Amino acid sequence: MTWSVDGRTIVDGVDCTAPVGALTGLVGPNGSGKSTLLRLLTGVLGADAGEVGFGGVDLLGLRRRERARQLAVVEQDASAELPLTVLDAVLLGRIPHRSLLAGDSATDHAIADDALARTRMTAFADRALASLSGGERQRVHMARALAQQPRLLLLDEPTNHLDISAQLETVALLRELADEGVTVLAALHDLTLAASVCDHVVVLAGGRVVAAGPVEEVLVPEVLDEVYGVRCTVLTHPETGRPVLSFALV
Ligand SMILES: Nc1ncnc2c1ncn2[C@@H]1O[C@H](COP(=O)(O)OP(=O)(O)OP(=O)(O)O)[C@@H](O)[C@H]1O
Repeated sequence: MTWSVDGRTIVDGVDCTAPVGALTGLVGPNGSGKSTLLRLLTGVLGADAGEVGFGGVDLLGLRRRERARQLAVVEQDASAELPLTVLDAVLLGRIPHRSLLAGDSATDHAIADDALARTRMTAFADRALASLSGGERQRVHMARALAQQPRLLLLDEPTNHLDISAQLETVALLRELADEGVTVLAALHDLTLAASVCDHVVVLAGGRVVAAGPVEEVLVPEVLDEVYGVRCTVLTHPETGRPVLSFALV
């Protein structure tokens, strides 16, 4: 995948894999190209070159509606200005699955209710979207993506705006979705959170992949010190056995 603007190559020949049914973290310093890459993968931005293979088809070659049955996106700071209730916003996720003129069916409502429950937003169903806090909105965008019942879920900083318990709930939900077979790719700033929950990590720097693979092989001092210019120490969590990262300035 390659994309340039104003003579500058922002995403530079990125070739990476998100294993099916796994939770893959996309990490990298500010400006390394994470959001741009996600926008290229979803087709919001047209790549200069590249394709996105999923289930044996080129996702970007599919019609928009067909693609939306496979792929859901949770954008960073997605707009919440539409005059919709929370439930209406979540029901938008059902559009790719129903015929063009049909209204919401009982099944659509059941799926939307389930998505609201999984994101702990049931009590907000009738609230105006525009009246929500940043963290509540973030959960609604997640619920809308869940209602879409995607096979591939792309998220840009899904824990932005969330307090620590909401962050943990969100990554636990991503973990659950991956365990249910959804392929999840999430851009994450918090490397400690990524280390605690991801199966696989792709590290971007300067628009290129500098490391990719299982979390224990990639989130290591040799990679992180170089990419972020810090001194990283990796410990092992006494209960989970997962890596715990600690950082210091060099
Ligand atoms: N339309 C554009 N025009 C000019 N520069 C752009 C454009 N889109 C992105 N960039 C630049 O490309 C680089 C990568 O941006 P991107 O938002 O993808 O980074 P990121 O890794 O998501 O950063 P962050 O962690 O800060 O969110 C940045 O330097 C950004 O300024």
